[in-house]
Amino acid sequence: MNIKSLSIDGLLLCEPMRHGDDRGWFMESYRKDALNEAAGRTVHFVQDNHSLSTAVGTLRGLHYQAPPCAQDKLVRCIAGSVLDVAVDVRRGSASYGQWIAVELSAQNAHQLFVPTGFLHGFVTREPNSEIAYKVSAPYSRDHDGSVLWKSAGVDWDLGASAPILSGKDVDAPAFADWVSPFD
Ligand SMILES: Cc1cn([C@H]2C[C@H](O)[C@@H](COP(=O)(O)OP(=O)(O)O[C@H]3O[C@@H](C)C(=O)[C@@H](O)[C@H]3O)O2)c(=O)[nH]c1=O
Repeated sequence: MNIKSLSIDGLLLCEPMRHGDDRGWFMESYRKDALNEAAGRTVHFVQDNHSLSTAVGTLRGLHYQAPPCAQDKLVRCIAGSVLDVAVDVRRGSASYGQWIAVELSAQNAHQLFVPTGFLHGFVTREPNSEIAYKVSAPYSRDHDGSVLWKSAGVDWDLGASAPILSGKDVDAPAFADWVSPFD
């Protein structure tokens, strides 16, 4: 497992090593010890999530759970491919409002570690893309939040196409009107 820091402090890209043979391949998809060492702290995952998005251009985001239910996330794509996005919303952060986007695909097996204090979202680039991710706090409907996908300056690489969104994400507040709950 190769884990490298990205340009925004706290974000990590995990690149599992695949061992190929005549049968196919094997990889370690999660190493608690390696992730904790790279993160510089202990991350306690308590829930695994898995979603399927059937159409290309399905966009889920930009999401967060507010404290005290904030979630670290370790995100991977297990079918198809997505552009995965994280936006720094840690108040007082030197990189507040900055974002990164990485391609996660079943083929590249890369994983994005998104710590608490970031908005997270993705847009699918292939039909029937599936995302699997670990989170460090259980789902709480009362702490679940969304910020309007197009209001934070993220380049979703959508061209002229409009994304497919949930009702919650269509109605989400704009970044400029939203107050981050992350100190
Ligand atoms: C996230 C979540 C949703 N649900 C339910 C609520 C709702 O009825 C249904 C669909 O929920 P959503 O529309 O919020 O699903 P989705 O838009 O896929 O939300 C996810 O998006 C990505 C980008 C994230 O980062 C995740 O943390 C999460 O917010 O599933 C759970 O039961 N547990 C959960 O952990």
